[in-house]
Amino acid sequence: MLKVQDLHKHYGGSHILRGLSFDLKPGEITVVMGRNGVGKTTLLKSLMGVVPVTSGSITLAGEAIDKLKTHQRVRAGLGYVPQGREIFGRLTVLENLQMGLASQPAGTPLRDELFQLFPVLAQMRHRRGGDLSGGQQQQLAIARALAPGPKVLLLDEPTEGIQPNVIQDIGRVIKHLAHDKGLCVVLVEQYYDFCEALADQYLLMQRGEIVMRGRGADMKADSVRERLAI
Ligand SMILES: Nc1ncnc2c1ncn2[C@@H]1O[C@H](COP(=O)(O)OP(=O)(O)OP(=O)(O)O)[C@@H](O)[C@H]1O
Repeated sequence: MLKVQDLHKHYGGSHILRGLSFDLKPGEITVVMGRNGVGKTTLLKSLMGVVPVTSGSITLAGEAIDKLKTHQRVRAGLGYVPQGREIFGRLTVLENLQMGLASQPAGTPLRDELFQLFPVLAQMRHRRGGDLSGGQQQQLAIARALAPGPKVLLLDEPTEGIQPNVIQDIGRVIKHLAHDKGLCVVLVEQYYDFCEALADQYLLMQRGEIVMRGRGADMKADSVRERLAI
């Protein structure tokens, strides 16, 4: 579904992504782990076209997308939940969700499914984004990314700064989206237990490279937690 080959990214003279390659399947959750600064956020921004890459190819369902602009990648089927959520604090919940449809033809309606996934957003639909709790804002950011009906969902640290009960709700939704709805989910995370609970597949990064990969069920046997601490 999402295939990346030999992806390189520099920021000025710093070589941040060093030849990443992977091929992700629909219906699977792939967690991308690694310590601060290894390039996880840069990887997601590169996939979305938020930053230009140096070289490498990115294909989505067989179509090259690396020359497309970000909004065109959204139209092609990528959904992105950025680190820190980046919701619009002065807009209402409903207006934030409608922003998620900006790449779609005018008049495209919001699907009820978004409110079924996150009932709290239905209750709060007329509240300003800035008045929501961190967990509610995270749910809003995920729902906004889902609004155009993506095939691939990229999530950057969705548990950051969120209380445990909301983390569980978000975990359930992510599993449902992948395992019942067939989305290809890429989850960048620092919270190991959340990764282990959700991963069908894992990628472990160090200094811009994937140094280990395997099935989620093998994360314990592969000592991934210990490797993250090194
Ligand atoms: N716009 C930028 N200009 C220059 N260097 C950058 C820029 N953005 C990130 N970097 C550097 O690239 C490296 C990778 O950063 P990145 O944010 O991708 O890491 P990360 O693994 O997501 O870390 P974190 O878990 O802290 O978010 C870091 O050394 C960072 O300082």
